[in-house]
Amino acid sequence: MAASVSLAVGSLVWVEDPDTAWIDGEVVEIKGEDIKVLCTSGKTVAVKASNVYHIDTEAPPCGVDDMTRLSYLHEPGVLQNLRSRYDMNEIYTYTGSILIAVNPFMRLPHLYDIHMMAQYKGAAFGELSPHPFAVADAAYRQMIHEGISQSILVSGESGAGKTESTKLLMRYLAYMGGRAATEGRTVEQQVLESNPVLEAFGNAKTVRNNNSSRFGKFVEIQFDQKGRISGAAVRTYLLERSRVCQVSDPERNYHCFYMLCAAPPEEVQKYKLGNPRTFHYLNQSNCYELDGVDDSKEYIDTRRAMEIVGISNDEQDAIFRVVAAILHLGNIEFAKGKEMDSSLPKDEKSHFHLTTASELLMCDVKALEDSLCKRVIVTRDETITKWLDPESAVLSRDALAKTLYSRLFDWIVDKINNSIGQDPNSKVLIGVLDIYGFESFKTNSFEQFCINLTNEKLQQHFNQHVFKMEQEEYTKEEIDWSYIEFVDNQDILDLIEKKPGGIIALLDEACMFPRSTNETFAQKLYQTFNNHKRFSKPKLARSDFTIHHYAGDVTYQTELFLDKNKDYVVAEHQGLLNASTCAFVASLFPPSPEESSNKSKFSSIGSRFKQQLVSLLETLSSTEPHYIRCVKPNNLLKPAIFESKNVLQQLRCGGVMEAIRISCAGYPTRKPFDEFVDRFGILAPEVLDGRNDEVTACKKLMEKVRLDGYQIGKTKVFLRAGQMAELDARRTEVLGRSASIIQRKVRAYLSRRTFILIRRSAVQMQAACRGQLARVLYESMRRKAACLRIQTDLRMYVARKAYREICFSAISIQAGIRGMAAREDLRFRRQTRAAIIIQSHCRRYLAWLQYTRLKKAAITTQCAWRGRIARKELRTLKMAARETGALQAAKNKLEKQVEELTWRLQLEKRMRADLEEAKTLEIRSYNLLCKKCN
Ligand SMILES: Nc1ncnc2c1ncn2[C@@H]1O[C@H](COP(=O)(O)OP(=O)(O)OP(=O)(O)O)[C@@H](O)[C@H]1O
Repeated sequence: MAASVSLAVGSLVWVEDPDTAWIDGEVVEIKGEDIKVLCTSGKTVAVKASNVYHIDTEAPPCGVDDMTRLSYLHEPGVLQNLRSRYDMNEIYTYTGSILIAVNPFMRLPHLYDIHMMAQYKGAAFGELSPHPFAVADAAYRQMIHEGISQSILVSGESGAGKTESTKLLMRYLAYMGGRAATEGRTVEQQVLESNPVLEAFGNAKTVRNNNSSRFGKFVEIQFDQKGRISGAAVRTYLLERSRVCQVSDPERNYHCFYMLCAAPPEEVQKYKLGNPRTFHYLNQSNCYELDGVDDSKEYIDTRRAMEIVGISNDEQDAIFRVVAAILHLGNIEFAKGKEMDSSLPKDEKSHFHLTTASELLMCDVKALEDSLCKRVIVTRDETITKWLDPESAVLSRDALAKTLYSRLFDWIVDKINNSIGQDPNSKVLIGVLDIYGFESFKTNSFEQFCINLTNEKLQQHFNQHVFKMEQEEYTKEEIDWSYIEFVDNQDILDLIEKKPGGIIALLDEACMFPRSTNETFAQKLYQTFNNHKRFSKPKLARSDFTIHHYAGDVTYQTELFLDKNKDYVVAEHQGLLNASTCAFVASLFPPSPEESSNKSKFSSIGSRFKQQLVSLLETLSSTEPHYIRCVKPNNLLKPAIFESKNVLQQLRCGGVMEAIRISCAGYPTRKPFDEFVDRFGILAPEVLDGRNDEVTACKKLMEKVRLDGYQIGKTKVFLRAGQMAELDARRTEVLGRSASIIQRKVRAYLSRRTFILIRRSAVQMQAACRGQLARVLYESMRRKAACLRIQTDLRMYVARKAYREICFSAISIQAGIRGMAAREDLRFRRQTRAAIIIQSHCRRYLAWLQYTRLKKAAITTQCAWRGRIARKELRTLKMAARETGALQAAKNKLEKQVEELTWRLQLEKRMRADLEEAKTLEIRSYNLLCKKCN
């Protein structure tokens, strides 16, 4: 599938892209092997010419419905084809006889209704659009015509649509092989109704699918000689037991637990249930409800389906009692007991759940407690009772819950099988296999190991069918062919399941040896498969191992391999439930031969599963297989999102790419000589003149149509991919051309005959009629003329009368109109006058109103002004008063000063007078003295 066509600048090519797998672009530079491509994303990448692929510019925009018809058959071409079809809701595409189904993640009811089934009934494979009905129809017809059992293998990763496709196949087979219900339930009805029952107990919401089947399923539908469904059997594989006790967020436990919690109140009360959030086995995840799913309705529907598949009311009751008991078991917690390393129910709540579980399971409550908290060890000399510490008691409780659930599931499957019944006289069957696809996660445990073993087995079966059969056919037919390489995975199968020495055998050995641990098991694997090319030890890993599977490398973590592989029922659990007074519960744990010795019987899940696979493969090998590969277009589980990288990985894992390569490398179409000549003889009618045998006729025919590369075998013509389509196109062209020639000739003959007949009749009629006609014509013309005259007179009279009447009416109308107009005018004038008066009243009123308002405003304004002036005058007066006060004070002061001055003046005057007096006195004294002295 490498790029084979030479490149030029401007060529449109696909280039590998880390994000989208392949991206388209244009070659912008070529330097030998090195080229540069300008991608549509805008970036330019440098690549080797051998790593790019041509874009088929002439490919139909809506894709082709069989990929082997693609002109350029390479990965990007295949992806582009699937994507273009998916964009138009064409979710099914063939690759030869393999049907690829891309999950639409939305309901497309028109694709599956009864009219669609009617269309596919009996239609040749490939004649109508690809569809699971076409695959089922081909299987059904092949079974009827050739008497060979058929199988349809549906594969794909979780959420890819396997179960939905399986249901469609079963519906179509029930439609083809159904019979009118005479009384009660028909086999096909029971087969169809077994689906909801199995889904209720075996399906759960996971991150990858809201309704994920946690088990593999092979449904065998048996048919009688008339092609009617006469019996059926369901085989199931490897139910995921760990989910019963361990649910990670945001997943759910099995649907039946939530349905029972949502059952009608009386049922919920009967089983002492309630909100799922109160149960340990359900509340480890926060997801309780599913979008668009009503658990209470599902409960009713499941009970109805159980009834249809033949599960009686008592049995249904017992089943749901066990389901409820498991929930109660999960709520029993343990605390340390008085003895060393012993345990007992932790509190009142735990006692309540213990008692309820024992009531529901109808067993002794003390015996139940002992079976959870103690172990009896039988030695040659004595029987020792050993206590379990609280952690071991929890493990014991979970083991009991898991065993109970898986036994319950097996019982339901057996019941369905017994109730539908198998037809011992049936010679043919159609088996539909819905089994988990290849898985590779971050952490891969024992489950992934088993699932990938299944896929290796199925891949080998696919290889054998598609490739080995192909080449065997070439050899048998003695045609020239070059050996087509294909990856045979027998070595991986030997690595896993060879006995002795394979991984499963070593695991069983480790499980039986008491001192084994996961590390010792891993070490054993490293030693044994040191040089095995399909096995490797990851660097730094101490107990992981990697297997190089056909679909890619998977690294497994061995941590829980030993525990998960051990498939024994604890003797105490077995004894307890076998002694239940409920016949149903006791029947889930029938006594085993080893029980008498009270020893736990070892059995390995791996080996049992391997055996189941051997038996499945045996059945498949005795049937003619058909393949449906389901593809999940995105991990968001949303419609209209096509993640190319993701899809490509799935196509590789499903072997689709390899199948395309091999099919196209060989001769995908072959036809027996007689069929070939029958079909295409029309392309060279001269070779069918009886002188050529079939082989020569075929050769001459192919020479005439100039097709190369075909091969003539011993019984068949072998055609290269696309050659059949080309021959068919030419045949259709010739048939079309011949049909138009025949149509043209027949039409011409018929027209000519009709024409001659008509012409003859016409001539005779003309001759007979012409004379008669002429007479009749003359007479009628004469009458016509007379009539015309009368008509004219009449018309004149009528016209005159009408004119007069019109004039009169016109005058009276005019008079009427005028009177009316005058009245109208008068009324108008009156109204106008009244209006004027009203207006003048209004105006006057308005003027008065305005005047009043203005007056009021003026008064208010005046008041305001006067107030303001008064305030101003008051202020002036106050100021004047203040000034007058000051003047008065000054005057008083001055008067005081004048008074003081006057007083001082008087004082001076008095002092002067005193002084004068003193002077006079002095003089007198002097004079006296003088007199005395003298
Ligand atoms: N043909 C279809 N038309 C519409 N929806 C589909 C179709 N096929 C699948 N789906 C949707 O995809 C979901 C997953 O499909 P389904 O359960 O068949 O997957 P699966 O491959 O069986 O997964 P698992 O292995 O987990 O059981 C369905 O619940 C449904 O919603």
